[in-house]
Amino acid sequence: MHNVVFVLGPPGSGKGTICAKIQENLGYVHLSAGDLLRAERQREGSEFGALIEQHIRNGSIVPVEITCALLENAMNNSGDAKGFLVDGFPRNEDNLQGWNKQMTGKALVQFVLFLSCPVPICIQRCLNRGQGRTDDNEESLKKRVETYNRQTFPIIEHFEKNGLVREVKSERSVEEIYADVVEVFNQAAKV
Ligand SMILES: Nc1ncnc2c1ncn2[C@@H]1O[C@H](COP(=O)(O)OP(=O)(O)OP(=O)(O)O)[C@@H](O)[C@H]1O
Ligand SMILES: Nc1ccn([C@H]2C[C@H](O)[C@@H](COP(=O)(O)O)O2)c(=O)n1
Ligand SMILES: [Mg+2]
Repeated sequence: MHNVVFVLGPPGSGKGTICAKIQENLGYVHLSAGDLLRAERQREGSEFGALIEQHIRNGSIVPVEITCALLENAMNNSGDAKGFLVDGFPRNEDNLQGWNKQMTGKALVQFVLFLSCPVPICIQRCLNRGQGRTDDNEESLKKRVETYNRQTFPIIEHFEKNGLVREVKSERSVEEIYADVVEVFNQAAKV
């Protein structure tokens, strides 16, 4: 059984940055759904490359069968891990239903780490990211934020109702955020 922490928050809220620190220090393996999709888009012979690129540019969500298969493969191919940080997933109802269908009995969701941050700050961070992402432009960001508000936030609310959400405010320095995140993981380890 894989232990899983879902990591959610608006685009640019710092999910990847904080996951890298958790992976470095706390023995969890970081799996970014977006990174896995970008790698699949680049993979020679992939039948999904064009579809993935279309969704990434539109800020819409790739069908769960593709994303969940990439996540499950990555988990199965990782060595020993305390657990997995599943970053940027589940992003909508299709992701959630597909995960439940495919991963029930194979993965245990410990909690959901929610990095909350005002959208204008998130947008500015993405525009300054400088990684050459095809979706870090004003037009794609508008759509990504709309997708987050309409489709992802209701998923966070769903987990909140089940008592699974641990919110950490991410409009702060990485050090301050990470200190609170460590506290969340320490509390989770006690139960
Ligand atoms: N606390 C912070 N303060 C200032 N800048 C930050 C902070 N956290 C991350 N950043 C910067 O903001 C940008 C976005 O961060 P990151 O890639 O971690 O966000 P993300 O939530 O994974 O975004 P996405 O959903 O688009 O993948 C990066 O350039 C990163 O260096
Ligand atoms: N569950 C997911 C995660 C990501 N995507 C696609 C659409 C996103 O806009 C893009 C980038 O993700 P990020 O790196 O910002 O987390 O990847 C998706 O379709 N489904
Ligand atoms: Mg990211």
